[in-house]
Amino acid sequence: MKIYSRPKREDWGNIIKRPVQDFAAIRKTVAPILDKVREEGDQALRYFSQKFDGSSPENLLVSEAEFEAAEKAVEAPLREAIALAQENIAKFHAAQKTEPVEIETTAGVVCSRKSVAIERVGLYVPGGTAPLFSTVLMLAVPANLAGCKEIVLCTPPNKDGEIHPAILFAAKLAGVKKVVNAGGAQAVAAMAYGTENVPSVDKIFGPGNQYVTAAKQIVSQTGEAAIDMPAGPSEVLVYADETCVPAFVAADLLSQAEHGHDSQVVLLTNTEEVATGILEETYRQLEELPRKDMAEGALSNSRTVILDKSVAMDFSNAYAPEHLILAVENAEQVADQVINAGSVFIGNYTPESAGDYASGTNHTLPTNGFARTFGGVSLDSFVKKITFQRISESGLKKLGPSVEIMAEAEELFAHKNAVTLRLEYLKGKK
Ligand SMILES: NC(=O)c1ccc[n+]([C@@H]2O[C@H](COP(=O)([O-])OP(=O)(O)OC[C@H]3O[C@@H](n4cnc5c(N)ncnc54)[C@H](O)[C@@H]3O)[C@@H](O)[C@H]2O)c1
Ligand SMILES: N[C@H](CO)Cc1c[nH]c[nH+]1
Ligand SMILES: [Zn+2]
Repeated sequence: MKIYSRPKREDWGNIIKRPVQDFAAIRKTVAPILDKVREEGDQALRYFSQKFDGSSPENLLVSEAEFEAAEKAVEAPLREAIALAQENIAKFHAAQKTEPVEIETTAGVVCSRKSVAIERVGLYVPGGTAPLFSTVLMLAVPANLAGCKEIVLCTPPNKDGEIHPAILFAAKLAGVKKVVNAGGAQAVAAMAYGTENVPSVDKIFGPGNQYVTAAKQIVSQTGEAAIDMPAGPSEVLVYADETCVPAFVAADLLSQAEHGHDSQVVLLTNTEEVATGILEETYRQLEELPRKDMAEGALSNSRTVILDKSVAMDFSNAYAPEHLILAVENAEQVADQVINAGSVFIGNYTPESAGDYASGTNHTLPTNGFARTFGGVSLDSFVKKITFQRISESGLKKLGPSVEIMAEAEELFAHKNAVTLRLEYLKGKK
């Protein structure tokens, strides 16, 4: 882990750069995959599953018998844990309903806003290096709460051509009926363009590796499907001071490092002593990890930054982490200084893993600095907010003259006329 001791502000730009490959290079790999799926449909899905996942499932759509077998294959403690997570995610997302919004802006002029579900949505659940069944809940629970009519879920098969039973169990629990046994950029293409077995959707959601994320960005650029946000390789910034527990911080850093070689973690502290204690503990814990090679790869991309407390949060906001853990004195007050972050974990007893699985917040979050402009997935991600207005005769008499003046000033006389005609008609009615 590279250490930067009290770097000058003008050098922060280099430190906050992620270790991701440049988009142009990934695009070169991904664009032909998208084209082949567009031209050849399911045949291309099978071809790329064989190429990248080492298996090509005969049936792309999961059958009822497979759902039932999966349910039996998941042990009771895991079923119960998934059910608790689903409950908390549903509670938090249901609380995000903001309607009704209705206000009379001028007497007789009533404006309102209504959330209407996006009809057809595609959910991507990663499965390349780990079967992320928790992601099923993070996407399917809000999709159902929002009222999306058609939900399709894609996830890559393992080497035997199968989907992990917990993914199918979570999908069934969260009310998803159409699960497609295909992942990667090819699955994103299938959801954007449609194939024989995969219906095209209006919006694609979910995290994934650099290929999945690039595929989402490309299909959204061509306007064929909207996307939630770029949610690529996981990352965390832990801001820790003398009040932290070094072993907790080390575990938190490793929890995101173990997602993959291309993940990045950042330790931000105020003194060299705190940094040394945490780093020693991190490398000690690393030795015991089953996914040591993944975490080791990520740590080689990672950074330790030592800065005075007076500027530490400026650095965190410049980095805009997917996850921000505050293991510092007065963490609540420090949290008030957050401007850019996907999700924030406050205090020594709030591990980031809790948000990954079961606290209730959504773990589908912007990475690579996109937290400067995007929030994570929420109930809002699955709806369009449509506005309505209703103007009475007396309302138009009050508001109309202002509209006429403004339309004339913009030299848009048909606009003006749409009001003038009505006002004249009302005069005639008297
Ligand atoms: N930001 C978030 O909200 C969030 C949440 C969960 C997970 N994640 C991230 O999601 C990622 C999951 O990645 P994953 O790899 O485990 O699963 P994945 O399902 O995203 O990707 C696996 C697929 O990538 C494709 N692929 C593999 N090698 C390829 C190549 N050389 N060329 C083209 N395609 C290729 C294959 O089709 C494979 O099925 C991790 O980076 C993890 O950190 C992010
Ligand atoms: N940390 C990931 C988001 O970056 C989500 C996740 C799922 N399972 C474990 N972690
Ligand atoms: Zn995680």
